[in-house]
Amino acid sequence: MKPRVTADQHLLDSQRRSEWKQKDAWRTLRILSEFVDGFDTLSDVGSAVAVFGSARTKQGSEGYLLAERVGAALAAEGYAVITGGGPGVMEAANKGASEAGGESIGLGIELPFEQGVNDYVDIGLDFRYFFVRKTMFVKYAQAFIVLPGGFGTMDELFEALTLVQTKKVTQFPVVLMGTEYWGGLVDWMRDRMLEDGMVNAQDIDMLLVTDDVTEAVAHVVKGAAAVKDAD
Ligand SMILES: CC(C)=CCNc1ncnc2c1ncn2[C@@H]1O[C@H](COP(=O)(O)O)[C@@H](O)[C@H]1O
Repeated sequence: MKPRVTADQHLLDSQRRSEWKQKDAWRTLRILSEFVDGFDTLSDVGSAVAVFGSARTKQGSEGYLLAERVGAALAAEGYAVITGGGPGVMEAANKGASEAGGESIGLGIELPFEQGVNDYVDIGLDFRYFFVRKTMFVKYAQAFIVLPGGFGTMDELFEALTLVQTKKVTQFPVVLMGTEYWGGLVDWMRDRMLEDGMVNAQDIDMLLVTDDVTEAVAHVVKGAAAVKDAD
């Protein structure tokens, strides 16, 4: 199948200058409508946690089962689970949440190869623009739980860390699940980023790195309680 040209690709194309004048201004209406749809659909969702991780994690693998357990544990605590709606870790977290009777939400993204949201999404939205979709994750989730993943996962993780660091969001727990996978990155942050003065110790301390689903969810619940106390 030939890859489809996506809306994001058109918008970000730096070659076709002629389109900038004629088409980009109108594209803003489409972008606006994505915000409206997202706000409209998600404004009724209760407390929610976003679960991120690789789109390539195989069904039935250790990582998949871990994400299912995370989804189920969040549902048991009354949290809606928001994912990127795709396969792998996203599907597993949606499955865990949905099968445990929780609210299972998938914010899908238009990609060059057609895919649609996974089968375990109960409330689904499909976005054309990554940046609109990312706003929804941060706005409607009270915390991020991040499982092993690649570039997409890193993007979501570092966006959250930047928003917390710059105080654009406050009291936003970020949990890294998988000490083996994340250990090297966190060590590098301490040994290199921190040593070279690129971040503060508090910036790194905001991360909880664990293998324990119960601890991950307890951390999220504690973060939510802190927000309530501050209100
Ligand atoms: C098999 C494959 C590549 C499917 C792509 N299908 C996808 N569907 C939805 N969200 C995605 C997809 N790929 C990446 N993402 C986004 O990026 C993250 C995963 O990227 P990665 O696999 O770690 O880098 C997810 O949390 C999700 O928000």
